[in-house]
Amino acid sequence: MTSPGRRPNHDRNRRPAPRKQGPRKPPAQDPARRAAFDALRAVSERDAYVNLVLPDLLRERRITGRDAALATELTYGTARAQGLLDEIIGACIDRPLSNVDKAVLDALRLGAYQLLRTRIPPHAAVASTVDLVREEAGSHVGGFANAVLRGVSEKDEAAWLEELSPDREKDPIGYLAMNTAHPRWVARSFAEALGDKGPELEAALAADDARPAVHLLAKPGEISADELAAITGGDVAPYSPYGVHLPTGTGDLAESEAIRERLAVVQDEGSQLVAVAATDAPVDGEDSRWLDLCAGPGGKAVLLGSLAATSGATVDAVEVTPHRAKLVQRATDGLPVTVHTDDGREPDLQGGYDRVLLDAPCSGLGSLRRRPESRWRRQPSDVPGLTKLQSELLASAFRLVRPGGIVAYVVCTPHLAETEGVFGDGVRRAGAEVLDAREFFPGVPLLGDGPYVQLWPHRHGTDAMFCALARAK
Ligand SMILES: C[S@@+](CC[C@H](N)C(=O)[O-])C[C@H]1O[C@@H](n2cnc3c(N)ncnc32)[C@H](O)[C@@H]1O
Repeated sequence: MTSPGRRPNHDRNRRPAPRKQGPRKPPAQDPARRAAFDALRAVSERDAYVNLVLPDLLRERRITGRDAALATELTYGTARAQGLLDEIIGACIDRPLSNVDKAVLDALRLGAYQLLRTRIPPHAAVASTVDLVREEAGSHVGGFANAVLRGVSEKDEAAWLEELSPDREKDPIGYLAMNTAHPRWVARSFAEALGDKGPELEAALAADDARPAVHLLAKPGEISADELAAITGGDVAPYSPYGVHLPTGTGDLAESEAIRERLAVVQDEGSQLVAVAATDAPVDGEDSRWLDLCAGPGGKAVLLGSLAATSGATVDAVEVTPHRAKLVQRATDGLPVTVHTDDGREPDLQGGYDRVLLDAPCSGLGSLRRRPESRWRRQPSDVPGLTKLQSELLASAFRLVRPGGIVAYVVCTPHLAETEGVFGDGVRRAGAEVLDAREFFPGVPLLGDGPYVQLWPHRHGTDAMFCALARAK
C-alpha cells in the first residue's frame, strides 16, 4: 500500500514548499478553515458530533455566508472521508499514523480533503494547512505537513483509489468500501442485509456517501405537508403523509418560521414512516394507551403525541438519560405525552399498553449519511453489547403490551444481528404473532419479501430504518 519512493524523506520534511502566491494569510483571516479544524478537533478529542459542534462554533464566531458554507463543506466532507484520507496520508508518511500528533493528523486530513475533493487551489490548501499545523504543534512541524501534503497532491483521488484499492474481483466488499470511503465492516453489513456485493451494494454505499436532503415533519393537527411545502419552498415527501423534503443547501433551519413556531420538526422521512406504521397496525379492541420505550431526543414521540392528540390516545415516553428526557419533554410540550426518566428494561409503569414503540439504541449504520463522524467512530465490537440491550428492551416491550396489542421494533441500522436477529429471537420467546410490516408502508416500493421492512437511502431516499411489527398473544 505504500511505496518508499513516494514517502517524504527527512530532509524534504524540513524543507518548506515553495510558495506559488503572495504571503500566507494570518489565521484570523481564515475563519472557515479554523472553524472546520476546531470542529474536527472536538470530534477527535471529545467525541463531539459535527452536527452539534459546528453550528455552535459558527454562531459563537459570527461566521456566516460563504465562510460558513466553506466551513460546513470542509468539516462534513473531511469527517465523512476520514478513513480514506488516512489511507492516503498513511501512504505518504514513513511511520504509522498512530505516531502522528492528533492535532497534526486532523490538520492533514483537512488539507488532504481540500486537495482531493474540492476545487480549492492546491497551494491554498497546503499553505492554510501548514499554518494550522504551525499554530498547533510549532513551526518545526510545518515542513513535515508541507511534505506530506505535497505527496498527497501528486495524484488525484481516482489515481489514489486505483493504487490503494483491493482487486474488485477478489475482494468486492473491500473495493467498494474503499471507493465510497466506508469502513469495511460497515460495507459488509450492508452487503449481508442487501444480499448483494455488486451493483446494489455500490448504489447503497454511494447513496450513504452523498449529502442527504433535510426532511421535515409537518406536525399532524398543526399544519399539512402541502402547507409546509408551500411556506418552506420544499417538496411534499413521496411516501410519508406528513413529510416535506427541503431543497439542498437550505440555510440555517433554526431560522425557519415553521420550526420556530413548532409547526414542524426536522425528521427523516424513514423515521416518520416507521412511527406511522407503529400507529397504523390494527390492534384488537381499545387503542388509547401508547408507550414510546426509548424516546430521547423525542422525534418520534412528537409524531406519536400529535397522532395521539387527534385520536384521543395518550403516550408514555420513557428515556433513561436525564438530559435526553428533558429534550423529549421540551419537544412534546402541549401534546398528550408524559415523560418518564427511567430504564426501559424495567420501567416503573403499569403495563397493558395497546401499542409499544421500541426505537432501540443501535449502531446507527442506517443514518451515517447524517452523522459523518459516526462512520469511523462505531466499531464492530459495539454490536454485541447493543444486541444484548436491544433484546432486553424488546422483552420488556412484550411484558408491557397487552394481549392483542402491537409491538413495533425499530432500529436505524440494517445490521442483521440488530434487526432480524434481535426481533426474531424476541418474538419467538414472547410467542407473539409477526405481522407483515410492508402492509403498513402503503405506496412504498421495493420492500422485498417481508415480513420486515428495511428502508434504504438508495431505494427510498430515507435513512436505512428497520421496522418489524408483532401482535402480542
Ligand atoms: C434510537 S434513540 C431513540 C430515538 C427517538 N425515538 C427519536 O425518534 O427521537 C434510542 C434512545 O434510547 C435511549 N436508551 C438507551 N438505553 C435505554 C434504556 N435502557 N431505557 C430507555 N432508554 C434507553 C438512548 O438514550 C436514546 O435516547
